[in-house]
Amino acid sequence: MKGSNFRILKHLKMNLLRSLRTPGLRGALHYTETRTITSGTLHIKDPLNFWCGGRVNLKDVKTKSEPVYEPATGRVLCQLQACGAADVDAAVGSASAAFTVWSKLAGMERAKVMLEAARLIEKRREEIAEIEVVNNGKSITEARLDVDSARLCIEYFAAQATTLSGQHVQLPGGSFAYTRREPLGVCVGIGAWNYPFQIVAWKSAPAIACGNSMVFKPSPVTPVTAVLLAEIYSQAGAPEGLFNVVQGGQETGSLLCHHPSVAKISFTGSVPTGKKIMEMASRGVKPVTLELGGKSPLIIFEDSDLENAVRGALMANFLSQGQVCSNGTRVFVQSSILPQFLKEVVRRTKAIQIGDPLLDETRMGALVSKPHLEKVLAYVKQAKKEGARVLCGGEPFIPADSKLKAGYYMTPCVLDGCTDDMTCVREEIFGPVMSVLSFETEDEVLRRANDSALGLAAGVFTKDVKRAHRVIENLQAGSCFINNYNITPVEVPFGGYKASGIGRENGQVTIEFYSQLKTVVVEMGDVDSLF
Ligand SMILES: NC(=O)c1ccc[n+]([C@@H]2O[C@H](COP(=O)([O-])OP(=O)(O)OC[C@H]3O[C@@H](n4cnc5c(N)ncnc54)[C@H](O)[C@@H]3O)[C@@H](O)[C@H]2O)c1
Ligand SMILES: C[N+](C)(C)CCCC=O
Repeated sequence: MKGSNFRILKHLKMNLLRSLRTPGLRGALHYTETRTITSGTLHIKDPLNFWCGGRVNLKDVKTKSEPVYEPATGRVLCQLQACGAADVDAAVGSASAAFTVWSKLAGMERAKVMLEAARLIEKRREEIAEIEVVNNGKSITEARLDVDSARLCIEYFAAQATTLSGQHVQLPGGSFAYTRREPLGVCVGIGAWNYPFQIVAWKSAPAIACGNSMVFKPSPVTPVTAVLLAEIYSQAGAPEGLFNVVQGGQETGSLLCHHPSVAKISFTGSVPTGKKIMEMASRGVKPVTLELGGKSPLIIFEDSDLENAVRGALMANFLSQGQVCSNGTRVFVQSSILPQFLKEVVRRTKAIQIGDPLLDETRMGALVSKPHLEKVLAYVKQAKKEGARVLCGGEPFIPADSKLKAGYYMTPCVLDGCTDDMTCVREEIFGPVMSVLSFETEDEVLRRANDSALGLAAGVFTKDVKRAHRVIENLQAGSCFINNYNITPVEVPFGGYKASGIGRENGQVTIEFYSQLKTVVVEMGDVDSLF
């Protein structure tokens, strides 16, 4: 772990330069690499749990296994065995042991391991992205961007690790105080299925940068790529047990939350589960980060650049088959431009290429599971019943390629004539369904946009700079966009207002959610006792 500071600094600089060369979205659309996996061919046999520096076969073979599916084909990809109390205990024990070593390292030493992990991710970019596609169903183009986001996050927090510091405060009589920014201990990460690799990186990078260790539980629907990150950290020189993966669903998650050696819980998932996590954490007075659901507004004023507004609305609704927490699914359009907007948005939505997510030309892959597809289709049916007009999509889709016929596809849907009381406007659908609402004035649209218990994200399209900032100031949301949508650079905080969450991921502020401050008062004179 020792090495000259000069070498580490050079490494940091090289990685910064490399990250600056990362293709943006436009670059990624034309990115092609040698394909190693095709849909319907991957079988995963290796154990998916990881602690004490390696993959672990569960001892209790009686535990019932659950199938994990490939959404593109509907085929079983692997079997998942849930970790029980003894397994969770072993993983937390492994993380506790690593914490004693890792927390004592200098920031530069931690950064070195993290930058090596980032380098390995870049090297394995295509392989990780392909495996993510097979397990999640999203298009390869998006999966590559997710892998890039994971890598950039680790690079960003490697740099943060080198800058962690406290304060020095001068006190009367030559006495002084100082603060130390210290890690919390073993952190638990619990992830959702929509951005499996990105979520595990967004949680582990700030945690380990601050000197914590982590036990991560992915969603049982997408258990595969978190283990790849565990192997990468290990190969990068992390001490055994620094980053561990346990598999399972709510029982395993709840064992982790209640474990007495766990210091913090960082959760990404639905609002109902987030509430349960907070309740469990409260019993041990453990801090939580909660990244929960949304029903975010996107407001398009009549003076917008219409071409950009339409592109923004598509980015706000159809990434990852619409399964994105921050999606702007309530699209408020000023009535004077509604007809042009609808014409263009429908034309472009109909042109979205649905199909094999491992093909470069595909823009929309499969939804994550059959029950989830059915749930989304039921929302479209309900919207029709409540009076919304389906302008396009909202139907099951069967690709021409016969190996994909049992996959979970649907056509992206645009709903017009929506009103604020409709189910499709009030509830998070988490699928490719855009609800369009008409508005007249700024005051009116602000009131309607804020009429939600959720507050994850919001967006506004207008050429009027003053209006843009005024509207954003009055929107109750944590992650806001002006003249774009769903752009989440790792250098800026991401998270929600209201029931959409607590705490932030990414950006400098996240350091505060994975560390604690120790104040040390130093007396330089005599003790002035009152007794
Ligand atoms: N704000 C964000 O950053 C963000 C990002 C992605 C997804 N999400 C949200 O996630 C939701 C979709 O994901 P999901 O369906 O996987 O969510 P979910 O709440 O069903 O599950 C999330 C995770 O929690 C685990 N879990 C479930 N019950 C638990 C319990 N009682 N104790 C401990 N763990 C438990 C699950 O196994 C899974 O790993 C959507 O609402 C979406 O908006 C939010
Ligand atoms: C990178 N996105 C697309 C904004 C997704 C953030 C995580 C939410 O599901």
